[in-house]
Amino acid sequence: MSVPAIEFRDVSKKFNGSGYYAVDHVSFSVEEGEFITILGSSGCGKTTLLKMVNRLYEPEAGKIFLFGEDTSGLDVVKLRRRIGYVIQQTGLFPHMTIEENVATVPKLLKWDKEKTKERVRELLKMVELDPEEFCGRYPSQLSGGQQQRVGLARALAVEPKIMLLDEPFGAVDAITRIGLQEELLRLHGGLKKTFLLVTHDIHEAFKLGTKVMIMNEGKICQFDTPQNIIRNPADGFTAALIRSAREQEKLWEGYV
Ligand SMILES: Nc1ncnc2c1ncn2[C@@H]1O[C@H](COP(=O)(O)OP(=O)(O)OP(=O)(O)O)[C@@H](O)[C@H]1O
Repeated sequence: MSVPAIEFRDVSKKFNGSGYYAVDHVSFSVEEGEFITILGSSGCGKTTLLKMVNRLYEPEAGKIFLFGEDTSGLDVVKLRRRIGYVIQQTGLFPHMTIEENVATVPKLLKWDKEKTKERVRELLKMVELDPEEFCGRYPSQLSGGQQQRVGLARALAVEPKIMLLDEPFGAVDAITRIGLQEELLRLHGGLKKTFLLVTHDIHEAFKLGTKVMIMNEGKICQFDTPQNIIRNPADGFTAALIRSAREQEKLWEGYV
């Protein structure tokens, strides 16, 4: 078997002054090209787990490997440039145009100006924004969904092998969200990258994930394909999640 893209070995994180583990002795591995969705109740440790991959948080115990390399020994700035990171608040720089925002990392890497310009245009087209229309605008002149697309384009700029996405579509309406989900599936399929996406939305998790990670109280309850989880929930928490999604579906049945 090939080296996993991401591997956690007995990783724990406890914040200063806290009496419990935000992430509690977690081990798993992710093969290259998988689209992992992470689902769980509020405060169960999803964001903390994600932020340990690019070392925004350091684990208290355990080891994290990316393509077989122990991340604790790597230069943190170089590590982060190799990993795409998309968050709900987009993190776009308000005083920079869309073109400048997407070009942030290529500029840091001192790419040639023409190459950067071309790449920015290609990326904006990839996320279905017309470069002619959007390059010169500022983030505040874009809708929430368009800003999310720019955030995605920026994260993809230097072709990271790993993409971390933390509730990227949390702040957009349901229709825009479905459009962005389709976009993400298309990008993932075409790019063969490894995606790790945190969500609160069970439908999003099961629709997008090649595997779904269910978390509760800092631990992984189940990590498997959507089909296997639906057919064989590993514990009461996972079974309750599936039941709640089915209950929501029932709401519509009376109206069709
Ligand atoms: N910087 C921090 N300092 C102290 N405690 C923190 C910090 N960040 C998170 N925590 C705590 O760690 C636990 C896990 O938080 P985390 O943000 O990882 O959860 P989450 O599953 O992403 O939650 P949500 O779905 O609500 O965003 C929570 O109890 C939270 O209060």
